[in-house]
Amino acid sequence: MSLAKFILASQSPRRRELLERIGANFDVMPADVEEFEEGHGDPEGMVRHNAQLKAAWIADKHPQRFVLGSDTTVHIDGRVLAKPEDLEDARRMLKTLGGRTHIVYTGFALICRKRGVEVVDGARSEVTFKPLDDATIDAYFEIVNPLDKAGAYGIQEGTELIIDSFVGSHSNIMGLPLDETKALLERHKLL
Ligand SMILES: Cc1cn([C@H]2C[C@H](O)[C@@H](COP(=O)(O)OP(=O)(O)OP(=O)(O)O)O2)c(=O)[nH]c1=O
Repeated sequence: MSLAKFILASQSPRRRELLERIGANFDVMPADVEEFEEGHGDPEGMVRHNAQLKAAWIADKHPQRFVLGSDTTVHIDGRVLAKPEDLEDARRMLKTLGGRTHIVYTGFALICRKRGVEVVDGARSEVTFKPLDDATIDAYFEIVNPLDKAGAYGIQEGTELIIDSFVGSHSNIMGLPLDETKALLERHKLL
């Protein structure tokens, strides 16, 4: 078995799954940071900042290792939809998103203190929802847990119930833009 080449600073099972798809060999250590979520006029800057915070928190504890951090938010009407507080909040979010197009930003950061590497980047996708009534939202909640997902949905689950179409990277909407991340990991010989 080969040794892990970097640390994924995330608790997200989706990010783990995405990285496994490109054959990455990594350890997982979730970062315990205070993320910026609301009242931010620049959502793309916000996710980049949060990704940097997560990677830096682990990198400071493991200065020899490369660390990858990431952050995803949903943006609509000048507002950020982070993870819902409860099912009522999740329902309100899906009603806001229903029948309309919103933006998903993911920021990602790769840091290695020993090598002096700190790269922060991001990707943007657009998702258009089908119109959603209460019965459809109930059916969606039967099959998907919305509480651990930005915007209260996952593009990877129950897709046909809620998603009409999307533009951009599917993996970016799930939590980590794979093409960009793969190129970055290859550049640093981490794949
Ligand atoms: C929009 C969308 C988000 N999500 C998920 C990805 C992220 O896990 C989550 C956004 O929250 P994040 O704060 O980006 O990530 P996290 O708290 O789950 O993990 P960590 O901070 O430890 O890295 O929403 C989906 O799974 N599918 C989607 O379509």
